[in-house]
Amino acid sequence: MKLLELLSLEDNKLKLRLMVSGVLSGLGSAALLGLVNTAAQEISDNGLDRVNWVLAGSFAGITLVYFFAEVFLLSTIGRQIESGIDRIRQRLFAQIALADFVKLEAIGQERLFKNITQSTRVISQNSHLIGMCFRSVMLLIAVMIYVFWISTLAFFLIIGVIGVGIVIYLRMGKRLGEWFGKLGLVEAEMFKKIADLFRGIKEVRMWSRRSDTLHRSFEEVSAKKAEYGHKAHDLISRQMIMGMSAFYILLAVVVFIVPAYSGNMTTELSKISTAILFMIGPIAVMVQSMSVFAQIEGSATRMLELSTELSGIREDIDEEHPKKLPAEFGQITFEATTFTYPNRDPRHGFVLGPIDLAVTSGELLFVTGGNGSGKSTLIKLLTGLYRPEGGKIRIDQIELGVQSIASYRNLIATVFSDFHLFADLHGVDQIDPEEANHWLERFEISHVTAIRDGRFVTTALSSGQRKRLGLITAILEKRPILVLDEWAADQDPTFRKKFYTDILPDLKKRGMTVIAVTHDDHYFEMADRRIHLENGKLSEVTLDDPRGRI
Ligand SMILES: Nc1ncnc2c1ncn2[C@@H]1O[C@H](COP(=O)(O)OP(=O)(O)OP(=O)(O)O)[C@@H](O)[C@H]1O
Repeated sequence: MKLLELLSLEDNKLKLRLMVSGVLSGLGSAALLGLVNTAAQEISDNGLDRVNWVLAGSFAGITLVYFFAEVFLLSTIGRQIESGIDRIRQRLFAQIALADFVKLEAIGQERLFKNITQSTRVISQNSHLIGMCFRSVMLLIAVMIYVFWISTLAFFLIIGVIGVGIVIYLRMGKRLGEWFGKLGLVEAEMFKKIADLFRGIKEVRMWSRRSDTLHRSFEEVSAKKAEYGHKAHDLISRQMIMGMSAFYILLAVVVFIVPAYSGNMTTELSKISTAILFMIGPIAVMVQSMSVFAQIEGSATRMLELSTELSGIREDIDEEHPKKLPAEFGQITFEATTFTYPNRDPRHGFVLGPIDLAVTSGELLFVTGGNGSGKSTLIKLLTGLYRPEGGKIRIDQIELGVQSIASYRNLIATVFSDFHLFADLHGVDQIDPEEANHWLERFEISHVTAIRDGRFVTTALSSGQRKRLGLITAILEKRPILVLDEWAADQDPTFRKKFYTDILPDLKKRGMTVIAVTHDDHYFEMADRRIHLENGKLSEVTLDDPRGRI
């Protein structure tokens, strides 16, 4: 069971304590039942003329034992589940952070997000049922031992009825699992449509035909979800009704069949009937939990499968023997470096390289090329996010590999074209307020935001302004290399000019090595050098070369 694996109850002492409290809780319930029956018999035999303090005291004592055992059992199971979920959530988080970037891109954000949030929620929300179910099993076992002690025939008849009930129940459960599987798929499809609506709300508003088609496709998938949902819930209801009917059959078996074959056993009959009535609660809990278990088990399976998948694509990094690279370097060199996307349809193959390139410390290098020529791919190789398929990348004499890649990445600050702006300046320990203000003013956004307590006061800004904050963050990180991918694409002409003629030369003057992907042919002359890509092939061009210009 994946759920048990998730809980990873390695601590034998804890397992033992859980078993003991489960047994105490079950035995306690059965003992209470026995006491009730004994008291009832006494009253029927002797009449009620005085309080039987021994029985009443035992009842109170056993209730206390039962109470504490039950509290310990349920709260420990709840805590184990929460800490199990916490463990897997943290593991998934760390595994995502450490996974091979290109393979992680292939898994896709939605599945990762769904597993970290939705799947953990399904388990967490129903954790009380898991504990209740365990406790109900214990109680049923204890009550059945009690029944066995009163009448062997009744015991075997009840076992028979429960056995048949379980077989039917499990068969129904299998069908239910299939329907939940279908439901999960159709739900994922429906979430995609809703995400399309949220992310593409402007485009949807702007064209009624697009809106209609999206609406229709949503209606279809939503209706399908309703149908599958109804089917699944119908099966759940039938399962529950079947479970409760089996319970009534139990009563009937005891009331009608046991006396026919056991002679005069009126008192035993009433004791067994009470025992069966005692079982109604635990049986109801178990019936209810079974369908929830299918969902919990599904969520646990998905999370553990994802975790195994992520551990299989963990980036090859030697964390035990890392090679620390100095901040000063002479050159980064590509030697016959190639890269292809692993998930790429071979019919539309794209190969970057072989690339031979040397980037010298302190230079301002522009990368140009048409759409799809491979600029962003080159940038991801240069930043160490992608690892070369063939050839080498060196920093001075050190070839980038498992020991040096992490340290190499630490040298490079980036603003990618699809960058993410963190409100917190993670990793920037001490921010000099004067320096921060200098850059905010220089980037002409000091009137809309500020840096306070290590974070931007607001990031709810225009896309061009957010890009400016992205670059300020990169500058404040104080790393020797800065890589920008089409940074100026959404800047207004005035600021664009400032960026190319003032900010970039200033960063270079401060000793930074700047590598910038750009389409802005007006400013190509500002670079020290320009390299140009065409269909994955790189050539060094002069600054006034017509390639890459209109
Ligand atoms: N994650 C990916 N999986 C598979 N193929 C990809 C992926 N990302 C990019 N490609 C392909 O690699 C090629 C180069 O893409 P790249 O993003 O490097 O181009 P680019 O020069 O940066 O283009 P643009 O100027 O449009 O940003 C393209 O054919 C693109 O379709």
